[in-house]
Amino acid sequence: MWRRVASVSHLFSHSKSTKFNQGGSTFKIWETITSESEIPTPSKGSPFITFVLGGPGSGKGTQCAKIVEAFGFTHISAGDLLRREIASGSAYGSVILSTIREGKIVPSQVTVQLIQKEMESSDNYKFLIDGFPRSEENRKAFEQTIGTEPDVVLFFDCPEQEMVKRVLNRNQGRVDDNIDTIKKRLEIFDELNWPVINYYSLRGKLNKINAVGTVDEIFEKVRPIFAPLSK
Ligand SMILES: Nc1ncnc2c1ncn2[C@@H]1O[C@H](COP(=O)(O)OP(=O)(O)O)[C@@H](O)[C@H]1O
Ligand SMILES: O=c1ccn([C@@H]2O[C@H](COP(=O)(O)OP(=O)(O)O)[C@@H](O)[C@H]2O)c(=O)[nH]1
Ligand SMILES: [Mg+2]
Repeated sequence: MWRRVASVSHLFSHSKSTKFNQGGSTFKIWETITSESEIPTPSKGSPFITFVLGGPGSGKGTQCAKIVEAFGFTHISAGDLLRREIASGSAYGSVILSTIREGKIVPSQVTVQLIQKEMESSDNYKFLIDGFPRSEENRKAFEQTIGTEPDVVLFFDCPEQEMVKRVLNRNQGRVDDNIDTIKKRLEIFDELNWPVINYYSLRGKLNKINAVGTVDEIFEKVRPIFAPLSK
C-alpha cells in the first residue's frame, strides 16, 4: 500500500491571473501554464492525487473518463461512492439519501472514509477524486485522514445556465437532477465550494478550465496538464 512520505508543494508555474467577485469578496484565479519540468514524477510508493472540482453538470465525470482512458488514472467519484452506499443498504444509507435529495453535503467523515477505502484497495497510485472536496471542512478532513494534499486540482468553470441545462438532460434517474434540487446544489456550491477553489488557487495548484464547448474541445485543454505523465 502507498503512503506519502513528504508532500509535493508547488507543481506548476503561473503566468496569468484573473480577478472575480464572489459573495462580496474579490478572488484571484490563476490561469495555469504547465510544462513537463513542473509535473512531479509520480512513483508507486506514493499516491498522485488530482481533485476534480466544478459545479453540478460542469462535466467533471465526463472529463474524468477521458483522463482515465488517456493517462491511466483510477476514477473515484465521491457522488458515485455515496450512491453505492445507499444502494448497498448501509447504516448511513438513509442519511446520505436525504442529504443528496436536499442538495446538501454528506458529513466529511463518511465521504473521506469511503474515498480512503477505495484508494487503499486499489493497485493504482494515480487517482482522480471527482466532486470532492465540496467544502473547506471536506478538504481539511481529507488532509487529516489521508495525510496529504492533492498534487493537481482541476476546476471546470461553467456558467450556471449551461450547468442547469446539462443536469436536466442527464437522464440517469438521479433523485437530485430536478430543478428544485439543482437550485439548492448551486447555492451550496457558491457558498461552500468557492472557498476550496480559492484555497487551491492561493496555493498555486488550481487549473481553471473553461467548461463550455464540446467534450473533445474541453479535453484538449485538460490533456496538456497531464501530458508529462505516462499511462
Ligand atoms: N462539454 C459538454 N457539452 C455538453 N454536454 C456535456 C458536456 N460534458 C458533459 N456533458 C453532459 O452533461 C451532463 C453532465 O455531465 P457530467 O460529466 O455528469 O457532469 P458533472 O459530473 O460535473 O455533474 C451529462 O449528461 C454529460 O453527458
Ligand atoms: O463529496 C461529496 C460528493 C457528493 N456529495 C453529495 O452527492 C451529490 C451528488 O454529487 P455528484 O458529485 O455525483 O454530483 P455532480 O456534481 O457530479 O452532479 C451532491 O450534490 C452532494 O449531495 C457529497 O455530499 N459529498
Ligand atoms: Mg459527476
